[in-house]
Amino acid sequence: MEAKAVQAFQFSAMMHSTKSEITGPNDSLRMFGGFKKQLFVSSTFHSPRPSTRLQRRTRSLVVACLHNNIPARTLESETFHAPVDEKLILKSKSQEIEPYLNGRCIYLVGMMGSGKTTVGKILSQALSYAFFDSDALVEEEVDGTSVADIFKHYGETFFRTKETEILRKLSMMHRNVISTGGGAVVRPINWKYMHQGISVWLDVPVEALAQRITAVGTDSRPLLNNEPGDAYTKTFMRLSALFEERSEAYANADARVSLENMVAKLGQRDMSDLSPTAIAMEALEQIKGFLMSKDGC
Ligand SMILES: Nc1ncnc2c1ncn2[C@@H]1O[C@H](COP(=O)(O)OP(=O)(O)O)[C@@H](O)[C@H]1O
Ligand SMILES: O=C(O)C1=C[C@@H](OP(=O)(O)O)[C@@H](O)[C@H](O)C1
Repeated sequence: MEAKAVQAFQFSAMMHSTKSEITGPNDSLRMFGGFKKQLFVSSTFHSPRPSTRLQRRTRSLVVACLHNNIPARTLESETFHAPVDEKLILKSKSQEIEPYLNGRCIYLVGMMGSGKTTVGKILSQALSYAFFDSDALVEEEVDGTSVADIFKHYGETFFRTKETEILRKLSMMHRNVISTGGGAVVRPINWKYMHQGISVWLDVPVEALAQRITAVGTDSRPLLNNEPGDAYTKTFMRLSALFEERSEAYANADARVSLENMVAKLGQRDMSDLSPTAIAMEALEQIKGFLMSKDGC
């Protein structure tokens, strides 16, 4: 069975289960039929359905890259290959921290293009957690309709209601890394759900976001699609306005990964030198800091 289909099946099984079935940190493992399947879910998957976001983004990315000669660094998540030693360090850091998580889910929050999906998949693999993308789960809920089409045909409020419902259901699970939609932070009710786990804000400067998103195209991101002007400028302007509105809400997260701080700390020249694996390691470092301050471990 395709991994995406397994993921959809497992989530819908969870959707139809009652709350009383979910009682302890290992329940999502039990529900998901064991460890092997969970690793399978965590691994990169390709959807059998051509309308899903990942495939659309990958396809438009390949076209955009061919067109604009974009460096490989900006390629879609599954094309990042971390050096073996970087992967080993991440694995060992994950093993150090995982017992202290106690099965709590990790919610990645941040602006569109901040790397929640890319980093989330890497983090889930390192922790042997399952990975869920809340946008993809909303799409599944609406019969495979893309986020862009949900916005177009049903409106943003409909999408936000579905998103909240997905977060509510995920909040009853354990051992998941969840990539949330960029706007999930604006509804206080969503924080009630996300605070069941540990939330991490991927804080990426708007210039870098605009570069990444321009490279892959804005088709799958409806909130960026109505402005006139050249692709980079309109994306930058819209993202700047959204960030202005949302920065306080992102700051509700338990931990923050600042790419600017990472560049300074690691003595890198450029933000584009920070690999998703290095960012996943920093996320674990910040989670550790949060756990130490909160749980005193
Ligand atoms: N560390 C990184 N360096 C360069 N490009 C990245 C990095 N992380 C993600 N990207 C690229 O940015 C785009 C958006 O990433 P994605 O993970 O989909 O973000 P989000 O889920 O937050 O919207 C993708 O094309 C991805 O390949
Ligand atoms: O910022 C936002 O409001 C949105 C971000 C998108 O998710 P990503 O952050 O995964 O692109 C998606 O949920 C929808 O297009 C709205």
